[in-house]
Amino acid sequence: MKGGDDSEPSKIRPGTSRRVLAFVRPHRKIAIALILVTLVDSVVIVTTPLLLKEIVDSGIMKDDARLVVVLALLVAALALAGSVTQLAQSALSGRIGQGVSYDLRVQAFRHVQRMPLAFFTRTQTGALSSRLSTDVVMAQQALTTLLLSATGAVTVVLVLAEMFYLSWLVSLIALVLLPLFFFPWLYIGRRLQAHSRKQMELHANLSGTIHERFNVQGAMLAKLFGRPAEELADYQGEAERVREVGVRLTIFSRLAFILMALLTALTTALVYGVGGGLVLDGVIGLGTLVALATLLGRLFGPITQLSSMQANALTVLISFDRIFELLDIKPLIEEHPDAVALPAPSSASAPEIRFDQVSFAYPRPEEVSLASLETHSASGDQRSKPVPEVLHGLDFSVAPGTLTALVGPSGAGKTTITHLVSRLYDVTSGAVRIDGTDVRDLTFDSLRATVGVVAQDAYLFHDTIRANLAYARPEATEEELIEACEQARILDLIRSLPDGLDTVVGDRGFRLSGGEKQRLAVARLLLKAPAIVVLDEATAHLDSESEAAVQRALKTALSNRTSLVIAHRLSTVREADQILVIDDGRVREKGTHDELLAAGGLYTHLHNTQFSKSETLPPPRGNGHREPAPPQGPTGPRIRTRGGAMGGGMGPGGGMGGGMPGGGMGGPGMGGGPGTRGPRVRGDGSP
Ligand SMILES: Nc1ncnc2c1ncn2[C@@H]1O[C@H](COP(=O)(O)OP(=O)(O)OP(=O)(O)O)[C@@H](O)[C@H]1O
Repeated sequence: MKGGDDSEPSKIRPGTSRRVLAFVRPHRKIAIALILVTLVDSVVIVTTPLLLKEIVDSGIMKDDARLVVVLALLVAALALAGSVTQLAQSALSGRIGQGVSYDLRVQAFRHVQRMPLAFFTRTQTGALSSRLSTDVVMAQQALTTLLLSATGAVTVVLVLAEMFYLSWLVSLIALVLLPLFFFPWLYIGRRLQAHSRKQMELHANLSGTIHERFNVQGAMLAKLFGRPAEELADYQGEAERVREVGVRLTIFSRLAFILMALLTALTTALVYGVGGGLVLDGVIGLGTLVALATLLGRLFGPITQLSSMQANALTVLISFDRIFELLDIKPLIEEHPDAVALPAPSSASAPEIRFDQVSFAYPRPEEVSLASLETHSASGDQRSKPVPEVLHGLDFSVAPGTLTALVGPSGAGKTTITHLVSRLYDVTSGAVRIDGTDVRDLTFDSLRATVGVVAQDAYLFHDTIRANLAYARPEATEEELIEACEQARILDLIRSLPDGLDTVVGDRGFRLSGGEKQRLAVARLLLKAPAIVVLDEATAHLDSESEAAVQRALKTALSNRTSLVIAHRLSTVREADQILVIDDGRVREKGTHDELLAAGGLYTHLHNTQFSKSETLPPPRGNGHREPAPPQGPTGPRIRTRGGAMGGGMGPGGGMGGGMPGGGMGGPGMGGGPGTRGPRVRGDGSP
């Protein structure tokens, strides 16, 4: 539930200050403007008491009413100028702070975008979002305050210089009380820093909990398995800590202000007490006393800021360092500098996929993520421990335009194999090639355009159906969107919605069923029109009606494409040009359904335990489009399933063909029956 942030030690790595300066450097022109404005402001601050002195000494004492009015007007003008310079100071320091935080934010976002999937599988979203938001805000706030404190130093120096110039004796007396207050200030400043940092962390934890528990899946899990009373108690505990820290923060901020006001009042009393005597003795003039008292009022504010400068500087360094830590994780999967683009997919030729002696081990945690971003991170030793290989020396091809089905026990490595084609992970040894080119030598854009993936549980953004579809191809026209939806057998449903394509879907929008979501994902895939389709078939959560609709949608999607499908249905394996039986990261058997069944090996076992349980597709109805009855084609051996007898090839009502003209899952080379399939690949373990 909590990120590792709480326990994060506040050590700053060497070189951090240099890197922070590199972020400030692009804003140096604004920094110069800030220094100039500060100088003007300081001049205003020190000039005003001098004018007051003249009003008293040369105006009031010498009965010069005109001088009094002129000088008073001048004081008013300076007050106005002072307001403008102070506003400018805040605007300029804010611009630098916000500018730096903008750069930091954008750089961090770009970096996280480049992270491999492995990073996201390990990282807790709440911790990452806190790193990208809370730490950036913290860095910006501390930097802005630091800049303002630094400008305050100029004021302090000028005010003190003027005070000593006016009366060194009164100035010394005025500063007598300062040490008494300085240390409490220092303490309060540090507490304020620590508490505000703690408050941000606690807020991040609270929002992480809310994010995790109150998204749709989390809420459902909590309802089904959760212990509401205990969870509420946990949450109350965290909220209590937020409350306590918040109260302390309020008290310490007020205390800092009260201390400053008290010091100013006490010092003013002291200055008037001692200075008044000096005036009576004729050592200093009355005007000088008034000027000194006025200067005092401008002295302690900047001194308070200066006292928190060190703590601010530390916060800047810590916050930046936490973001730098994220920026320093090297993206494991990067585009090769000499990467080439695959030719744009043409309808005439689909590419070949080849696995060349591929072995693979998932990356070690330390290679892909930060312990502090993981929910329950392993110890340092475990993070660097080598992880066991999950795929061993895979060697197979998927011929152009054919369908290869991956079957095998749970945990055998099927999903991992599909991840390697789209470079969600890179092989440990060997190579995955598309039309002979190693996928690691392809540009990301071209690989993305070539390989389309439909996951089992299709993810939709909380946005309109139109936006979700256009994500695959933003330039798609309305006609293309409609055509894709029609081919994916989802158009009727979309038309039945009140806002049609503009209906908002996703977690907080219109709830689509599992089958509807997959058909929408298929429509997204069709818009993208990739030459290779990687598909994880939806499993049992589809009812037979939506399953039929999904199957027909997929049939269109896979047609004329090279496809690698994690098969969960008998209909798919029966129609596959090649079945790879994966077991313990190896290809145990390879061949067609009939060949493998005849061999009586692992496939036969799987068939009897898994696939023969899958239902025969019912005839289409509901939202799906009714297809004309297929021609009677040649049929293979008949297999009895729970759904009854089905044609071995593409017989009526049987398998994937489900009544499609020409039968078959794909287009040419995949339909019909024996003799019309694409090339077969036979290899190790084949019967
Ligand atoms: N991100 C990961 N990090 C480390 N190991 C992983 C990761 N994902 C999967 N594995 C491991 O790799 C092996 C293969 O998993 P994979 O998901 O590819 O199997 P599968 O055949 O698709 O299983 P299923 O049919 O249950 O989905 C398993 O032992 C699994 O525990």
